Amino acid sequence: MLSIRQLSLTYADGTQALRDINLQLPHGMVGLLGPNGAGKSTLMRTLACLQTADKGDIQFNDIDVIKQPMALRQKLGYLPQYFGVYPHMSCRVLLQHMAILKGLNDKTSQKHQIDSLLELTNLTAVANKAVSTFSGGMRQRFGIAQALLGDPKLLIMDEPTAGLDPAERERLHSLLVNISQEKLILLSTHIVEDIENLCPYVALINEGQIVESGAVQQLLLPLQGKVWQSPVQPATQCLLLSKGYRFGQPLYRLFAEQSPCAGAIVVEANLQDRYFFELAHRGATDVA
Ligand SMILES: Nc1ncnc2c1ncn2[C@@H]1O[C@H](COP(=O)(O)OP(=O)(O)OP(=O)(O)O)[C@@H](O)[C@H]1O
Repeated sequence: MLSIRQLSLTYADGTQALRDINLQLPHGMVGLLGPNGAGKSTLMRTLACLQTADKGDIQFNDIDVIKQPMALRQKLGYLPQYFGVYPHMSCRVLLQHMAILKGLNDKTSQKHQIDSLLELTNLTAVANKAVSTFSGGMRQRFGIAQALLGDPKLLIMDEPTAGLDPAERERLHSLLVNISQEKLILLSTHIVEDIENLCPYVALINEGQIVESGAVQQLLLPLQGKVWQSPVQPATQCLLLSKGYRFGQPLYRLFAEQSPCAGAIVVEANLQDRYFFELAHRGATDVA
């Protein structure tokens, strides 16, 4: 269990990136969903002890994260949004280098662990190639391999699927599901679909505040039977959740107690509806 209480962080230029964050996160896959600039990376870096909060407490199982950052680091795997690699270092050598930094000094167990992580991330065949020559998907899989060194109990992943093609995204999803046993995996993204596919639990963040959190199914309940899809924007008052397109034709998703216009059909509510519903209530999208 990861418990965050009253966490706040303001950058030197006065940007209030985290405002009184309170969260109780269970084990398994947890999604952190929010628009650009919501504070996802700031929260991730603060949880990973790479930034210091101005105020608040973080507890991971029996570790007081603010007071015992070294104890947390031994249980932590972190995949940052962007990471650089040494230009000529092979995948295996880079993993060896990172294993030493993580304190995995015993050569035999280090080799055993690196071999199994290469296997798990499907990188065995390219273990001797320079990581700088890897494609985006291979690089992300390398990022996961390095994050998994030392068998961390808390895995923090900042936008792990950004820039991946559908096949690589799918591969990454099954990898994450396979490793999610007995770990807390906190995954940040603005791709709602990633969270729907992977996470039973989600926290929605906007402007540095948690606007909603809970089991995904529970969060959708209040919207069921009230989300309508229509090819035209109704003239009556109702909440516009989103305007998308299908085959180049507009498609409106609306929140209304009753049918908002002729031709509107009731559809199953999804996490994207809930996400836009929350943003709309905070004035970030239009109300039709
Ligand atoms: N080093 C910094 N100094 C000042 N402001 C910062 C700094 N880093 C981030 N910010 C600001 O803090 C806020 C939160 O940024 P953050 O990167 O945490 O958001 P995010 O949700 O991860 O965004 P994205 O999805 O675009 O990566 C934004 O307003 C951002 O401009």
